Amino acid sequence: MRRRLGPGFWIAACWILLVLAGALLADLLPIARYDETLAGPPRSGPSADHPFGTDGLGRDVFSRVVHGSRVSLGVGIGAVLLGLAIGGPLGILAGYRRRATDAIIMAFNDVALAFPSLVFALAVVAFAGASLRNVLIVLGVLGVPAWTRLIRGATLSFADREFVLAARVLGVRDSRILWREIMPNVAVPAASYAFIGMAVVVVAEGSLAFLGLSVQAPTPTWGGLINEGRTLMDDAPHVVLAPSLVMFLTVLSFNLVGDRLRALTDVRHSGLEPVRQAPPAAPAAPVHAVGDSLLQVEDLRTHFVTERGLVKAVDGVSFTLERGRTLAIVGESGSGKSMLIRSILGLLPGSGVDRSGNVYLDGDDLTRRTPEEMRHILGPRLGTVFQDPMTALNPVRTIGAQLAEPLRVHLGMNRKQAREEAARLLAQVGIPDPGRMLGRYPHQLSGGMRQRVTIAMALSCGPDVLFADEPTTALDVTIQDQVLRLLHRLREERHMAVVLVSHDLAVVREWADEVIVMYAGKVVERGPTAEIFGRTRMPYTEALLQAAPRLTDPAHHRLRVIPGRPPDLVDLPSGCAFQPRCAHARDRCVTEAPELLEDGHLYACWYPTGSPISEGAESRGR
Ligand SMILES: Nc1ncnc2c1ncn2[C@@H]1O[C@H](COP(=O)(O)OP(=O)(O)OP(=O)(O)O)[C@@H](O)[C@H]1O
Repeated sequence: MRRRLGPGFWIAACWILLVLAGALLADLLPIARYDETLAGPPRSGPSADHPFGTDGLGRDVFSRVVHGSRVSLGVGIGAVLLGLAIGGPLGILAGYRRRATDAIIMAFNDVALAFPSLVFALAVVAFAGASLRNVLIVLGVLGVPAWTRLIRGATLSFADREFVLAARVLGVRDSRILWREIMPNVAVPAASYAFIGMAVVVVAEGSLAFLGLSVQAPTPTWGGLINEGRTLMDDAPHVVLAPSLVMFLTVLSFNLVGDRLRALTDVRHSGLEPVRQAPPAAPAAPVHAVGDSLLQVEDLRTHFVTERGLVKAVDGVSFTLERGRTLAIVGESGSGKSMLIRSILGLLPGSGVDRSGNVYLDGDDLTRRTPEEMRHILGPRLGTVFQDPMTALNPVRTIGAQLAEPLRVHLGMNRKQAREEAARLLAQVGIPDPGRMLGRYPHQLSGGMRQRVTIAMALSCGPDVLFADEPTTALDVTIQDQVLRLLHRLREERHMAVVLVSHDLAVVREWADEVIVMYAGKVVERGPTAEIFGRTRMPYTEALLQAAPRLTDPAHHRLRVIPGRPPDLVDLPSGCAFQPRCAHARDRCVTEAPELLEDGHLYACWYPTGSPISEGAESRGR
């Protein structure tokens, strides 16, 4: 951190502290009084007694500059705090609530931003009277639109991050998410802007003082001192130069500190949509009588209403999953894998999305649960591990604080118990020296360690089903294997079920018991792993297998690519969605969409591939 901020930051921070100390201790310093005339010969240059010289009345310029800093810094700090106090909550509200709240707040804000602020300040101060209070209020209120915009932007970007989604998945309340997850992150850009805002206010106050519209004489202000010295520019330039230089250095320092702090906020974004569940109309679900599966998904559909048309991201997906089993979901990018998981968990945007179908957890229909009820299910019963552990963890909270959160919220543990349990969980996921690890921040851990932490978080309340959305994609190959082994071991120990989304068919083959192959939001092949890999029926699955590299492939072996591009979900081809890319397609595939047929396992194809895909190079080279 010290190195990242650079020496310029520290010099600037020291200067600000020096000016601040001068302002606070001005009356105690062994210097002449700022209003003492003839403290020295008028218009004399810098000397040992008067380091900045004297002005036209023989007053000590150094003392006047030091006392002037009280007004400049006082107005700077006061106006920034006032702007933040009003603009901060408005920005958080707009960024977190979004939609109508955001539109209304930002419409007013944009109008306010379009106002020529300094002219407005001049007019108000001229009308209401030039006093410290009026200047502070006017400059503070004028800063509100910029604060609102900044805090809204920061809130929006952090509300999109996976650690916020992870907190929702753990069933944490909105107010707590705002307070614990978003506010600490927004604090860094806010602190950065506070310094830049102070620079702006100091200049604005200086301008008003120069025009005689700030605090009135005899109280000195930097702008006022520059104004007074104007007439002495020819024979006593130090009277203008001294306050100008101090003001310049202070404004420069504020900007420098603000700018370096801003660099600290340069964090990666996950690209995940913010999620908010609209309250379902139906009352709490009765227990489902049919089927005893742990997780049963029936005809689940998630459709987005977009400007281009209806996007059927998940279109009639059904499956069941038992305890102690791992179900893998595979398919090309955009086939609906992640959306299927989010749809099951009920973590979808509140507007423009239509979810139908049923998700039964031990017979209890989750689609009929209110968001409040889901909070008690997410975390304790359904855990989630995301792709990138860096974005799934809050960068400004310690590992211990993040692990303790679900334990305190859901299991009602006190601070000490939660800490002990957090250490136990870390040990369980194979983290050495868990006690020390609790006090660390995510950036102090390696990628593999971070993913172990997110797994520990997902497991903290003992879920029945663990959803792992590409849990190893962001990790290097050796760590991938360790993490998958860990998931497998934990599944066995805890007798839970795992839903694993993966692009990597070798991983699926090794770790999954059952496989779902998705294409354009639909399940196109489903069955036990051995069946799917050994007796592939759907040409799309076959193409996926042939496109996957294997360690046994000879050197310079050419991988097959799947011809064409994934379909546009708004404008799907007629009949089978895969037919434009399928080598086996015939007329019927264009006119009639195939249903899932059963032959050992389920597949949706009129002309399935008959021969098994062997592991050998000959069959893969066909
Ligand atoms: N908010 C949204 N509005 C409209 N369409 C969306 C929205 N969110 C996702 N989609 C669409 O849903 C489809 C499925 O997305 P999803 O993220 O589930 O794909 P995926 O199979 O997980 O891909 P990847 O492997 O790249 O993560 C995509 O085509 C995407 O364009």
